[in-house]
Amino acid sequence: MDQVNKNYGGKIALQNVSLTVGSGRIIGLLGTNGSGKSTMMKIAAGLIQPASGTAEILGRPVGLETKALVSFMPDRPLTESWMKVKDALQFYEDFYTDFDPLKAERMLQFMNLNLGDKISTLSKGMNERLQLTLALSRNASLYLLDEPIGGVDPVARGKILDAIVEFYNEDSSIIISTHLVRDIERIFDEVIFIRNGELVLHDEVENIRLKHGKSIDDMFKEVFAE
Ligand SMILES: Nc1ncnc2c1ncn2[C@@H]1O[C@H](COP(=O)(O)OP(=O)(O)OP(=O)(O)O)[C@@H](O)[C@H]1O
Repeated sequence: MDQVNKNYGGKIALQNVSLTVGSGRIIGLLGTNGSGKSTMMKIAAGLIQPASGTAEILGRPVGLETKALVSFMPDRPLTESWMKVKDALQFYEDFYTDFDPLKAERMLQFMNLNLGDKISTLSKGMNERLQLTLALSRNASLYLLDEPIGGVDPVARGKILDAIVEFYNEDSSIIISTHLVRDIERIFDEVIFIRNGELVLHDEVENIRLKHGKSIDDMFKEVFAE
């Protein structure tokens, strides 16, 4: 992403954001409400256009060609409420040539979901588990997970994080947006802090811990103190 700007009407959502993400990394995209995390993900997923600047995936400009490389889990479900879990899987299989049905079934088991469950009756946390299963069952190069465990109870969070680490394809990268920093920081290789649409920090987790002698959560609280 190079010099990306985005505004909604008069409201600035991203300001001159430039960053590069390598492969095989799990990256935390951290910021408070309204800081621009979803906007950044939607630009990388090709769902919205920047006002200026460029975004590329594997050297190709974001567009039709890169949509096949990116698996996006939005913060609101993409599935229809009439569907059962098995319909959602079928929908993804029909739509994405890189969808791996065997992986999806293994993940469903891990997540305690059943093929016959009706999506409209799933709790928020169970719905997130389903969306995560769908997103990670594609063999993509870049996974964008927007607040993947916000609705999952604290007891199950650890298990879901283990699923992310276990089921993602290690040649790919995952960007996870969240403000549940303490719960998730153990799986991050790098973190990006974004505040009021501006990138304020992008570094390896190890470097931050060494340089500042703090956990990412403490660093986050310090940077975002109001
Ligand atoms: N469709 C839209 N129309 C107008 N303003 C928008 C729209 N989408 C986002 N914004 C504004 O752009 C800014 C960035 O929003 P964005 O959703 O990217 O933040 P976020 O970091 O993902 O927030 P959250 O953690 O609350 O989900 C916010 O000020 C928001 O109000």
